[in-house]
Amino acid sequence: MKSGFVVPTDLDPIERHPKAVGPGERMRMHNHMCYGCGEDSPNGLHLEIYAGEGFTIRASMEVEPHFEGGPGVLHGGILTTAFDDVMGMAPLLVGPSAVTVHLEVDFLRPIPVGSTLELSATLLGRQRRKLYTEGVAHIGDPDQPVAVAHAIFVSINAREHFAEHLDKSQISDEYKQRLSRP
Ligand SMILES: CCCCC/C=C\C/C=C\C/C=C\C/C=C\CCCC(=O)SCCNC(=O)CCNC(=O)[C@H](O)C(C)(C)COP(=O)(O)OP(=O)(O)OC[C@H]1O[C@@H](n2cnc3c(N)ncnc32)[C@H](O)[C@@H]1OP(=O)(O)O
Repeated sequence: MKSGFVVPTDLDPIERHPKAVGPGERMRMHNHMCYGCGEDSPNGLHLEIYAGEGFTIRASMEVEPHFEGGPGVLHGGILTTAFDDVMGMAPLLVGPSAVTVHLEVDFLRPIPVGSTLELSATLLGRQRRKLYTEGVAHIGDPDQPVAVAHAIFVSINAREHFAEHLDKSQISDEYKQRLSRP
């Protein structure tokens, strides 16, 4: 079984892609219907995600009442979704799209409804197609994280990877048009 998060010691060198979004700029939406960051997703988290310095990403999320899991606190699955999306942007700083193959979260403190969650992600390294990332969340004091996540993404050729599923997209016509362009 493939699982666990261990950053290999024999990493490939990484450098910021010349076409990557600059530090402080908003990351381009990979899909405007994405549940995490799509601005047109009807029920999504609508995360606004920004590139940071080096190999970092950041985003803020208001913990809305309908994100409740335990009484008065954020649902762990919602937090995991937010981590997935924010951390999933880190590979785009160095190259093509990548999809999650492994994601683990340490929940350190309850996160009250009404708080503002600050999320950050760092690309730790790459080995072949695998990109190793770390995510951290806090609610005001960066020295007191409320959750930490680790994930592995694998780079893909997006056109090929999603080809057989595009018909099921809420915006399949838009994708078909995009794909018909050379
Ligand atoms: C048409 C236009 C489309 C436009 C859309 C544009 C972009 C969208 C794309 C990405 C989005 C970008 C940013 C988004 C930000 C956040 C979004 C959230 C991201 C997600 O929410 S995404 C959904 C969940 N995600 C999946 O739906 C993946 C399902 N999966 C697969 O589709 C296959 O799994 C695949 C293709 C990934 C790999 O398959 P494969 O056959 O190509 O390659 P292979 O299996 O050889 O793996 C290669 C190396 O990864 C290692 N490896 C594999 N699995 C591992 C594991 N679990 N743990 C540790 N290592 C693992 C192997 O051990 C090997 O390592 P090594 O190099 O050492 O041999």
